[in-house]
Amino acid sequence: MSGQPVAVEARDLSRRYGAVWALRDCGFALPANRIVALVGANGAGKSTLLSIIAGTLAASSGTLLVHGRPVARGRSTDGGGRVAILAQDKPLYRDFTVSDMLRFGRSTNRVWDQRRALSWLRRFDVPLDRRCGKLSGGQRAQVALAVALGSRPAVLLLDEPLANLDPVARTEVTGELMAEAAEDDMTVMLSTHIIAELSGVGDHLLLLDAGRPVLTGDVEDLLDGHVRMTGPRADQPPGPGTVVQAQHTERQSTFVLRRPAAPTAHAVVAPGWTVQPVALDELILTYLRASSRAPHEREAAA
Ligand SMILES: Nc1ncnc2c1ncn2[C@@H]1O[C@H](COP(=O)(O)OP(=O)(O)OP(=O)(O)O)[C@@H](O)[C@H]1O
Repeated sequence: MSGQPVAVEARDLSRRYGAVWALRDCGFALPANRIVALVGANGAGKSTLLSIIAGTLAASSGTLLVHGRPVARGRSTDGGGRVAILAQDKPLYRDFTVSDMLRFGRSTNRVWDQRRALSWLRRFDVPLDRRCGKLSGGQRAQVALAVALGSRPAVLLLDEPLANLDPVARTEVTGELMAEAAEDDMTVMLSTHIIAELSGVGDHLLLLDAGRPVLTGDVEDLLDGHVRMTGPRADQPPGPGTVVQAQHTERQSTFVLRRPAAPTAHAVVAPGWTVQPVALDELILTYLRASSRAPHEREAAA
């Protein structure tokens, strides 16, 4: 992250609902102009975090900065930090045509880019004269995305936005969003709990488990930085690194290792051991298993 501009930063950020901590002591910095995949199981705290970033929900404690400015509840930051959120329930008026929705977007946003909204809809063949109530679920998602993009946000928050899209459309949409993010100074944060469908969805990862960040970084660096070593039964792996997970049978041991930041020249593999890369979905599951905490830690005294 060093040297890269930061879009969203959390410092000791917590939020609780009564006795339940939805977010707890979160600290992270997310790079600007990238697609950040916000990943976690149901109830991990993704929607809560997105709502705090959007300024629609207050944190219980801690600080949340968007492009260096604190977010206050009830209003998004101005200037360099405009935030748009596309919530799970995609608010569209069923009787409005798609063109009406764009007019609505123009009248309710201080900044509006009609060309950008229109070109998004054309790219995905969404008919402008059709009422929103008569669109497919996927088309409705595209209209909601077009309205969000038209408001030219610096940070675009998408809460499980791709659920209604088929796999081909999903890949196309994320590809186009990556291009928009790179060309137009926009950071996209996209939440999902579908780990198996994550590949290619984001280039930076923030993994939440029970309200805490358990893994964060550039996807490429995270993949480069981990290996799986399999060999004869052993208490410790034969190479340097931090053990994220160890599994043993009577004769065999398997370790998932986080390699040291500065790897030693060429790691020599001990006889009988194999070293393999770890796929993204496996890596996420490994961290989720490793971080599973006792339930009492997740609950606060009321
Ligand atoms: N309004 C609320 N009142 C009480 N508890 C809440 C409220 N909203 C969320 N929670 C709790 O906070 C935790 C985090 O919820 P949140 O909706 O942020 O998770 P999520 O990761 O977005 O989940 P999902 O993937 O199911 O949408 C959960 O335990 C949830 O039950």
